[in-house]
Amino acid sequence: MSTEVLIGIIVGVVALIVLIGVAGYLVNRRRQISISDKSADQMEATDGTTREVDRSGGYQAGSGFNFSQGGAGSATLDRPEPKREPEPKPAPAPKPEPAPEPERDVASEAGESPESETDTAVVPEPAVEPEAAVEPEPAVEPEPAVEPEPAVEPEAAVEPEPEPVPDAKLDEIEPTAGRLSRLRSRLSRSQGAIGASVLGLLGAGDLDEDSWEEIEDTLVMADLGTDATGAVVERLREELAAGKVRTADDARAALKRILVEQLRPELDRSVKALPHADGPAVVLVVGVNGVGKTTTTGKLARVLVADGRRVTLGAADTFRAAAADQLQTWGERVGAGIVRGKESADPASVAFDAVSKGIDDGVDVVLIDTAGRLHTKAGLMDELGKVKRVVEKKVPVDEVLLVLDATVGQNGLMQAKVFAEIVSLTGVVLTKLDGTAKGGIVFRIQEELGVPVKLVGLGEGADDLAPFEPEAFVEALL
Ligand SMILES: Nc1nc2c(ncn2[C@@H]2O[C@H](COP(=O)(O)OP(=O)(O)OP(=O)(O)O)[C@@H](O)[C@H]2O)c(=O)[nH]1
Repeated sequence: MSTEVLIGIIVGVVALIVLIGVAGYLVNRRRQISISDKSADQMEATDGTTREVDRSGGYQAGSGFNFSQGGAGSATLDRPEPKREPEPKPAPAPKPEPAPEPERDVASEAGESPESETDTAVVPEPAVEPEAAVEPEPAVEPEPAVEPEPAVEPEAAVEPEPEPVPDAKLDEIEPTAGRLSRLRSRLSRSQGAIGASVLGLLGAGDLDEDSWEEIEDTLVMADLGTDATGAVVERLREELAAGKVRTADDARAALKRILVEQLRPELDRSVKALPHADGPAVVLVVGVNGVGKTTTTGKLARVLVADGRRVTLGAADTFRAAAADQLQTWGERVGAGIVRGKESADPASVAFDAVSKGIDDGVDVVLIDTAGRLHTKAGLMDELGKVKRVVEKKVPVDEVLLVLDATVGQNGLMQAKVFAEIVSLTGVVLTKLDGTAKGGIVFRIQEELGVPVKLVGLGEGADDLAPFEPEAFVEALL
């Protein structure tokens, strides 16, 4: 074979490879949903221009979720970049001695020897898609306002990072906006109760006392609780007495307005998951066994990553071995790193290591899944308090989300009260709303706990998590 022919073949093969690469890249980009808020994905460069910063490993989606920052810190996207080494200085100014090693505190609180700290393992974030190449060069990052985390921050508690899994396939995500509207069909069993019954009675014109009682019963049956029911009926009576309800449409509008008011739409339902200038946001996910904590943590990570955030998961549910596996699978699917402990490892130690890792990696948020606790077991509940205290040695906990199963009704409220005594709750995630005819539990939870329902679980699917919006919720109920 002549040299020309050989060269011709090589050139042809190279051209084919380039063509396949470009085509694959374009197809991959087209598959992704990208309707996210650009401002969150742009970063001010030192030259004053803005450039895209893909913090999600090419995994994007719009956000119907509202994330905000907890505490008094100031969230900035130009804080020190992940894993940035301190500037090499020829003659560094003497630095104050670092604080005592935090792990020791954890170990002593846990009553464990320091050796037990090796119980946690860091699972690397899955390899990212080609877009990862747009990550900014550390050298052009704006100078951080604060010193990077001291290099003395101990890594002893984590095992050496295993090699990243090559070509890990990240999930795609459904658009997050408008998810609550899907609740309408899922809550169809409730619609019969509140919608048909109450509206039927109201639309019938003048109501006698029996009819009012029937309305009350219907609302109580839908788990609204006596207080909320009393308030709703009183307001309805006022509207009817004032002659404001003449048609079925008037009745619907009045009932909707009153129910929405009762849900206190003014409450801040944003999830405090935006980073601080000096560290990640920390979200603790708590609740009793089987309510959906791990699933909710995974779903939330998915939404955050899709919103352009870098996430570390802490599998502090060391009580149930499968929970860490479950969370790890979520992490791999969405591109979030995970720190997990061995079975029966101290949950506080795992949580601490997860936060330490999150700080070292410069992630935006650390989500910590805790073990399901039987609320009657005081020792186990104390352990949860310890998880929070230990994490707070590193950074404040911004959000403590109590996960409640909507299908358990009254019992869920009792659980909630016990949790509220141990850790101050900042929000509620109400799961399994798809499986209950009693959507009215939302009213009681807010009323009795004084904290807003922030998120709702609408099914077992990865995208079946929605922000709670009073209007859309009531619309779905009626
Ligand atoms: N239908 C429905 N099922 C859900 C929802 N959220 C979670 N689940 C299911 O509830 C079951 C328990 O969920 P987990 O996330 O394992 O619960 P957990 O609270 O972490 O449980 P423990 O680890 O035992 O404490 C799983 O089968 C989930 O798929 C939801 O919104 N709707």
